[in-house]
Amino acid sequence: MRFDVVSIFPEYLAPLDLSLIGKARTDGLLELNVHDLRTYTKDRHRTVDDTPYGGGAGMVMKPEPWAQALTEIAETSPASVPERKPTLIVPSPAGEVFTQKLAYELSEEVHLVFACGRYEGIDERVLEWAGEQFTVRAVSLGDYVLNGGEVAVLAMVEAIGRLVPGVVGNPESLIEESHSDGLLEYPVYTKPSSWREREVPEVLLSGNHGKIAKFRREHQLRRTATRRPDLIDALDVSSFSKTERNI
Ligand SMILES: Nc1cc(-c2cccs2)n[nH]1
Repeated sequence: MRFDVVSIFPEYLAPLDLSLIGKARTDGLLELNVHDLRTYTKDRHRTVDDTPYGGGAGMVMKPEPWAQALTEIAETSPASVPERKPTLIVPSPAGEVFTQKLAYELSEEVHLVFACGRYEGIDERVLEWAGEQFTVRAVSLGDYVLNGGEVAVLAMVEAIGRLVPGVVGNPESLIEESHSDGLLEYPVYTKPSSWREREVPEVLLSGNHGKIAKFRREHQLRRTATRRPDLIDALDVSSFSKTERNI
């Protein structure tokens, strides 16, 4: 999979050179190109913003540098073929919420392009214009406001990139994660079995895999019911045992 990111702070994306995503890039499983939006300006001051029509505080990102950058990326896209377009993701507090389900959906794409807005946002006409060459999606990390899209892109590239086959060493570790089955993950423990007078739950030392699975499932349900009751409502409980339904 290929990622392209456009930002006025390209150095913000440097953490994607590290760890799992960095290794996947070295191994050729992922490609990541970061573009400085100012490269696509034409004036001496490399201007990317201006005052908002209609007044109001702050500045708005000018459309033309974005059009120049996105056109160059689309022209080199492996997804720019008949019946297919690269996906342009615009992080925004006004977007659809990014979830594990959306991460899986996007991990199937060939080419994802991210536009990191700053200031009060990008001129809306850019998102309309980009619809010709891209499938455009405004995506929110959650109901809070960041100063720019870069932090959201770091999170999304990691969440999506790790789902690409081969990126995570043991694909089994993707199965029992939070949200993979609609529930939060169960609590985990390691050595020592006794630590500061706190013991690891006995069942986990028993070697009885049936009991261990039951313990873990019950703790997933309990943790989800306590911390994210909203997820419980969305569950299909038809496959739940009587005990599980009463947790
Ligand atoms: N979820 C979310 C996204 C954002 C921003 C994206 C770009 C500027 S601010 N804030 N919160």
